[in-house]
This record gives sequence, structure tokens and C-alpha cells, in this order.
Amino acid sequence: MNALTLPDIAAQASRQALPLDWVGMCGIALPVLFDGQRLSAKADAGVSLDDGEARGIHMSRLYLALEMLEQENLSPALLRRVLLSFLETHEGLSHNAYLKIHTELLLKRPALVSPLAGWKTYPVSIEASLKNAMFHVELKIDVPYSSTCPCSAALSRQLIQQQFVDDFANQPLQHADVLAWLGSTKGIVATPHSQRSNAQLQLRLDDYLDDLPLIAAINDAEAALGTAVQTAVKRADEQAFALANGQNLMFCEDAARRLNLALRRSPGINAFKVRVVHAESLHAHDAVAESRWNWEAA
Ligand SMILES: Nc1nc2c(ncn2[C@@H]2O[C@H](COP(=O)(O)OP(=O)(O)OP(=O)(O)O)[C@@H](O)[C@H]2O)c(=O)[nH]1
Repeated sequence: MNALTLPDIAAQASRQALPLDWVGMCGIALPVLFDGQRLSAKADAGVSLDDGEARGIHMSRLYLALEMLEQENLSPALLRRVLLSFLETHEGLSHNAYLKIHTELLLKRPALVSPLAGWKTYPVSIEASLKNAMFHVELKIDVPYSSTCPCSAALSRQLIQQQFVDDFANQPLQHADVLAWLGSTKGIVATPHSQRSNAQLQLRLDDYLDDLPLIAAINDAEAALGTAVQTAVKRADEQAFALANGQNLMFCEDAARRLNLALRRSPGINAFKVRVVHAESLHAHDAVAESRWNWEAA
């Protein structure tokens, strides 16, 4: 059989000589390693096409460079090497390289009281770029938590006081009667509303970090928020969770402020934007607050 010369359309001249900002592939399936765990990920890989005369980039070269991610723990140095390879294989065509990896971190979390533990997933995106020889990494992390409305708690307390006035009006207080009343449904005639909430963290990292501070940022955010959602739960854990929520009333504004203060102290982060979303049970819409630090558009 005659050897065929395969047509190479990408190597042709472009009909419209025009550079492009980003060209590549989105949603590439690949396994990545983080902290010794193999995670299923989706990658977006691209370069700028600065040579406006060139018809196209070489998609397969970007795809093949992603193989580096299979064997080595994700780190800033590894991301940089992949981006360098994007540029080396597009010499004369591209000046900027981009890589976005979306995955879910799986962390084992202990129960509040019982000796149990269970797994929790945290959606994570790692966005790396090499633009005009400047390397940047940005992390996006979703952290779920529980929030109880402080206003609803105050309104409930008022109703409980009113019920107490009604039930104990004009009679001497007996310790046993009050104790029994407190243990009855009348003692908690109204309950404040709570909601499953989500903190969306967008973090710009210091340029010379050895590791991606994903776990540290999650731990710092959960510590600041105080009431992370739980995994394995026995009644003792649920009671401890109820107490933690009662001691941790917060509006979305409170949550955003706490995260701002905590992330400023978190190592390796030089700018951030946070958005907290309280999926209200009071309404069918959400309460949302945003806060940023050192953040201007990249
Ligand atoms: N540039 C570009 N390539 C595309 C697109 N859609 C599919 N491809 C295909 O991606 C495949 C890989 O492209 P290249 O990396 O240039 O493949 P190649 O020429 O065999 O590889 P090299 O010899 O390394 O250049 C080709 O078969 C392209 O046709 C597109 O929209 N743009």
C-alpha cells in the first residue's frame, strides 16, 4: 500500500490573519494525583494563537503534555512544566498558555463526638497560566457549611419568653415545673431556621509555593465558619451539632467577614475573593455576600 501524506490543515495559512486569545480543548478526562490520592478530573488546556497567519494550533501536542499529570502529585512546579511544554510545542505560534483542572477533593472528616468518620467531597478548580513568562496559579474551592439565622433565633426566643409568660402567669415558680416545661414542646415553641450554605473561595497563590494549599485553605475556612457540614452522625454528634449551631448564629455577611479575616492569615495566599451563599429555608431565594482582598481583575 502506498504511504499517504496526511493533509495538515493546521499548518495552512489562515484566510483571516487574526491572532486569537485562547485556543485549545475543554473537558478532557484525566486522572490526577493529589496528596497521594488518584482523583478523576476534567482539564481545559489552551494557548494563545499569536501568529494570526497560522490557521490553527496543534491540539494533540497539548493533549499529550497532560500525560505529565498522571504520575506526579499536583504542584505549582508540575503545572508550570505542563504549561512550558504547551509553549515549547507551539514555538512561533503562542506566547501564553493556560491549564484549568477541575476535580473533587475527597477528605475524611471525624464526627464531633463519636469515634466515627466519613468522607466529604470539595469541588476544586486549579487554574494555572503562563502569560508573558509570568506564572500564576489560582484555586477555586467550594466549602459547604451550616448557618443559623440570628434574627430568626431572636424572634424564636421572644416567642419562647411569651409562652413562658402565658404558662406561668400568676403562679409561684417551682424548679421541677420549669424543668419539665423546658423539656416539653412548649419550651421550644418556635425554632430558628438554618440552611445548608456554601462558601466559594477564589484564591490567588504566592508565586513560589512548593505545594497547593488546598487542604489548609479548606481547614482554615471551616474553622472560621465554625459549623462545617458533617459526615457520619450518631445522636451524640447531632446534639453537639445543634449546640454548635446555636452558639454560631450568622448572617451571610458574618460568614463573608469571618472568611476574609481567616484567609488573610492563611499561608501562601496573596489575594482572594469569597462569595457565600446561604440557601435560605425562609425563602426560595438565596442570601449572598461577597468580599475580596488585594483583588483586581487579572
Ligand atoms: N487546530 C484545530 N485542530 C482540530 C480542531 N478540531 C479537530 N482538530 C484535530 O486535532 C488533530 C490534532 O492536530 P495536530 O496536533 O496538529 O495533529 P498532527 O498534525 O498529527 O500533530 P503534529 O505533527 O504534532 O502537528 C487534527 O487531526 C485536527 O484536525 C480544531 O478546531 N482546531
